[in-house]
Amino acid sequence: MFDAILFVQLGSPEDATPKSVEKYLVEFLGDWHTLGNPPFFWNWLLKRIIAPKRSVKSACKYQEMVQKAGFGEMPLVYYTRRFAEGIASAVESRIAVRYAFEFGTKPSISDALQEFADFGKKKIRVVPLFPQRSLVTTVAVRDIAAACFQKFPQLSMDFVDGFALNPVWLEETFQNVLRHWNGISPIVFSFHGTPVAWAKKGDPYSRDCEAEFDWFRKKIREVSPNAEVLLSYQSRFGHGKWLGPFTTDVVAQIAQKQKEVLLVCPSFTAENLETLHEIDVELRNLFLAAGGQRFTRVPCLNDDANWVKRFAEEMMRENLGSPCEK
Ligand SMILES: C=CC1=C(C)c2cc3[nH]c(cc4nc(cc5[nH]c(cc1n2)c(C)c5CCC(=O)O)C(CCC(=O)O)=C4C)c(C)c3C=C
Ligand SMILES: [Fe+2]
Repeated sequence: MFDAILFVQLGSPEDATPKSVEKYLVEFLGDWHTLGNPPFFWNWLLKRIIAPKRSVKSACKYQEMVQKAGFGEMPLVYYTRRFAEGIASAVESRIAVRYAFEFGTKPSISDALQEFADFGKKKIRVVPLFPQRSLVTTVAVRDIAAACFQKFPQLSMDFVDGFALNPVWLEETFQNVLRHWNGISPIVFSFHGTPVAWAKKGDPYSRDCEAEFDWFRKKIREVSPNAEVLLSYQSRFGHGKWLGPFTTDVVAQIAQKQKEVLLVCPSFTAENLETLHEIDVELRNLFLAAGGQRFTRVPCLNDDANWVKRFAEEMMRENLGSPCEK
């Protein structure tokens, strides 16, 4: 039986300055899981050109987001901490609960493992806070964590490989959609994109997204048989071919014939730059400029009390089965 749980989230820059954003981008985009198979001169390009240039633009977005969110810290960090604290108070007291980030912000995975080792813990359940499996989500966490575990031979890892089709995740997300729906149609389920080449090589990400989407569409049609329910992919990076249709194209087309749209972003358990800026600011502006009138986004589950309570119960199950397979 495991005696500790470690939740792992992607991470944010330490603060919203261009210097911190640049450091974060170099770490994140320099990790081979993020781009899969980058050109051999990628590291040079990243450090000299891409990160310095992108960090200036991204830092402005981070600043805007932090100011609007009003927590005085990165939303992803704020909500990940509150989520883990909620889980800690819901599970048996013998289970130590910590959170960690892959890139940028502390605590790192090694920081958390050091604490577990100091407490005399032995078996650590590692839970990436990414519902859908992929190279950049669950595989990255497993590989980075495995490297950290090597420094602590007394600790072993019990890995939770995604939870896209876990009933608690699906039902709580659906309840959250119902709370914000108000009969709005179309509903767009906008998943984070990945390169098409990954899917061709067997990466399960698009399969997980599609299976999850099918579940949501069925549930929505049970409530409203004529509701238009669409799948799209957001946050494309660079010039290669990425999963589509793109959220920007889908939403621009909707604006030409309909007045309203409801967005759901099921790749994210917590608010972050991709939801609070790319969707809430940039996509909303695109929709309104293209003729749309009412743009609504369902918030991430974040530290929602029911979600935390039910996910805590779920995480305590010794054998979780295959949370991404039907
Ligand atoms: C380079 C390619 C990228 C892939 C592939 C990718 C996949 C991916 N990302 C998330 C979740 C998040 N990504 C976030 C930020 C972010 N992502 C990329 C690039 C790729 N993501 C970049 C360059 C950035 C940095 C911000 C920017 O400059 O645009 C975040 C936000 C972090 C925050 O601080 O708020 C999250 C969360 C998923 C789930 C995913 C694949 C499925
Ligand atoms: Fe991303």
